[in-house]
Order: sequence, then structure tokens, then C-alpha cells
Amino acid sequence: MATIKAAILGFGTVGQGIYHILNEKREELKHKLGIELEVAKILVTDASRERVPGTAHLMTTSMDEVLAEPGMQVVFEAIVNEEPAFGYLKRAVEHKCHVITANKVMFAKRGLELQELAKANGVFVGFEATTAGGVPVIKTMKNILLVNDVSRIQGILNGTSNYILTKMRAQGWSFEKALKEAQNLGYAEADPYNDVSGQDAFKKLMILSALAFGEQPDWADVEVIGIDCISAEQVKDACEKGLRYRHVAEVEKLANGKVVAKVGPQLVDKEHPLYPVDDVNNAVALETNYIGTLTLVGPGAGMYPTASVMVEDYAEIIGKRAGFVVSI
Ligand SMILES: NC(=O)C1=CN([C@@H]2O[C@H](COP(=O)(O)OP(=O)(O)OC[C@H]3O[C@@H](n4cnc5c(N)ncnc54)[C@H](OP(=O)(O)O)[C@@H]3O)[C@@H](O)[C@H]2O)C=CC1
Ligand SMILES: N[C@@H](CC=O)C(=O)O
Repeated sequence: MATIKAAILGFGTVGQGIYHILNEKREELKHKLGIELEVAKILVTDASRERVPGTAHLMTTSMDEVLAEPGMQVVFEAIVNEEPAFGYLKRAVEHKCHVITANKVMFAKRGLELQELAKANGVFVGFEATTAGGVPVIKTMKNILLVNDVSRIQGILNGTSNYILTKMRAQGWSFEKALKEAQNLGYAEADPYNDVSGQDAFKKLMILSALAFGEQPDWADVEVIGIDCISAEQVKDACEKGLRYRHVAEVEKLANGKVVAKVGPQLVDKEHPLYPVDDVNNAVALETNYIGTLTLVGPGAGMYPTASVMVEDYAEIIGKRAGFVVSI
């Protein structure tokens, strides 16, 4: 049986999740895909710290070393920020590696460029994990778009914000306590300002916009407000009135063809579809011409939901390359 090698760039919450799932599902994936996958390199900033027992020999800080590994064909990327992530993935694609990323900061800005480069090099880019964690919105939208037009997307796209709002309302926790717990649970970004300021949801919305409409609105035209402007008193007042705060991101294509978007907190009542979406869950409602409105709900952050969709991307890519449809 053929063996291919993979690298994991970034070995924090998501990177470790990928490693654990690939180990746990090793035999099953081998059987289903007819290919053995070996994690041969793990790239971090500090290679002296062994995060998972038995991985010290895989650690490196050098992308040159990753790409010099014979048989390297798949690169999972779970680091932070646009650079060096984009530069690393560009090099991986030029080296004819398939790449699978969770990095929405990079992908919102450079995703179209990376996909074009991948096409030119005959490799695939998986980016399901960039948006809504474990919710399969990217693959669902790709399928829908084969037949339908999507006219509007509305959703909760940041798990940390939804978790904080839920705990403030349902448990009476302070904003700080809820954020701390979201960090402990691996939901929050390395810099949680991105979560609570609305920037993380904005980046995910831009990825969905590019997929649905082939374009993004001018970023400067999009109003982005976070949950950091909501006080405990406001959450309590809303609750007493039967209302809930939700952090909502929405983008639509107007009749004149212009794509417009906004991101910010909204008060919703119990008739609203986002009312029951609590904790770390995300929800994405896609308005389409034939299906009508399709809503997906599920965990929007965390080690296993995120890593799981990245391994699914891997299975899909290897299945396509081998010319068969993967059914897991
Ligand atoms: N956490 C989640 O639920 C989700 C996260 N994501 C995205 O996944 C990515 C990773 O998130 P997460 O695992 O939570 O982050 P962590 O902060 O837990 O881990 C980040 C990892 O990246 C490494 N790293 C950071 N900068 C560099 C660099 N310049 N070169 C090499 N390695 C680097 C760090 O190395 P070191 O250990 O040495 O510091 C660390 O291992 C982010 O882009 C995030 O937005 C997407 C969906 C959900
Ligand atoms: N910090 C993000 C992680 C997933 O993208 C979130 O809370 O949604």
C-alpha cells in the first residue's frame, strides 16, 4: 500500500487535534482511502517544547526542512495570521503538495490567490475549517452552488462570542470569566481581540462571500461591531424582556449586483431562528433560489470539531485524486 507524508504547521489546539484524529483513525482511513498517511513533520515556533508525548522527533521550525522531506504531499496549516502562513502554503503548493488550512485571517485575504496557484500546480486547497468550525458550510455551499444561486447569507460565525453571550445570560457570568473559560476550552483565537471585536466573524463572512458571489465587498465599507460593547446589564435587561443578544454576520447581493455586508450584535426574540443557538454553536442560513433557506447549526470552534473537518478535507482530496468518491 502506498504511503504519503504530511506536515502539520502549528501544533496548538487545532494542530494537535489533527494529529490525534489521524492517529485514532489511522487504520480506518488507510482502509477507506487505500493510502497510508504518515505525519512526518510538525512546524512550530519553539521546537524544544514537546506538546504531545512521542512527537519530539517530528518538530521543526524550518519550512525548508518540511519540504525537503521525501514523499511530502499534504500540508495541514493551523498557525495564526496572514504571514508566514500564506508564504508557507505558497511554497507547499509550488512543491505540488495539497494544502488544508484553518487560517481565516490568511484565507479571507489570500484565499482566491492560493486557489488559483493550486489550480495551476494541479493540487487542491481544503478550507472547510476556516469558517464555522465543525459546521460543513463550505462543502454544502459548493454543492448547492452547482445548481442554486445564493442571494444572502446570515449567521453566527464566532463560537467564542456566542459562548460568552450565552454564559453571561444563562449563568450570570462576567464577560471576563466567560472569555477566560472560552480560552481554556480552546475556542478563542491566540489574540481573543479578534473574537470579541467581530473581526474573526468578519473574516469568515468574507470567505463565504467570495465563495457565494465570487467577490467580497470592499472591506472598508463593512461595519464591524463586536460583543465587547455589550454590558452585563444590557444582557440581563434583554433577558427579562424575552430577548437574546446574538452576534450576527450577514452578506447579500443586491438586485443591482452590489455585495453588501455587516457584522454586529442584534437582539432577537424567540421567533427568530438564531434565538435557540447557544454556547459555542454557530449557525449559517443560506438563502437560495431553488431550495429556499437552508440553515446549518453546530460547534463553531474547538479542537475536535475543527480538526475533524480538516481530516475530512484530506479524505476528500485523496479520494478525488484517486478518482473515486469518498463516503465516510
Ligand atoms: N481554535 C479553534 O477552535 C479554531 C481555530 N482556527 C484557526 O486555526 C489556527 C490555529 O488556531 P489554534 O490551534 O487555536 O491556535 P493556537 O494558538 O493554539 O496554536 C497556534 C500554533 O501555531 C504555531 N505558530 C504560530 N505562529 C507561527 C509561526 N510564525 N511559525 C510557526 N508556527 C507558528 C504556534 O507555535 P508555538 O506552539 O511554538 O507557539 C502554535 O503551535 C488559527 O488560524 C485559527 O484562527 C479555525 C477554526 C477553529
Ligand atoms: N475563535 C474562533 C475559532 C473558530 O474559528 C471562534 O471562536 O469561532
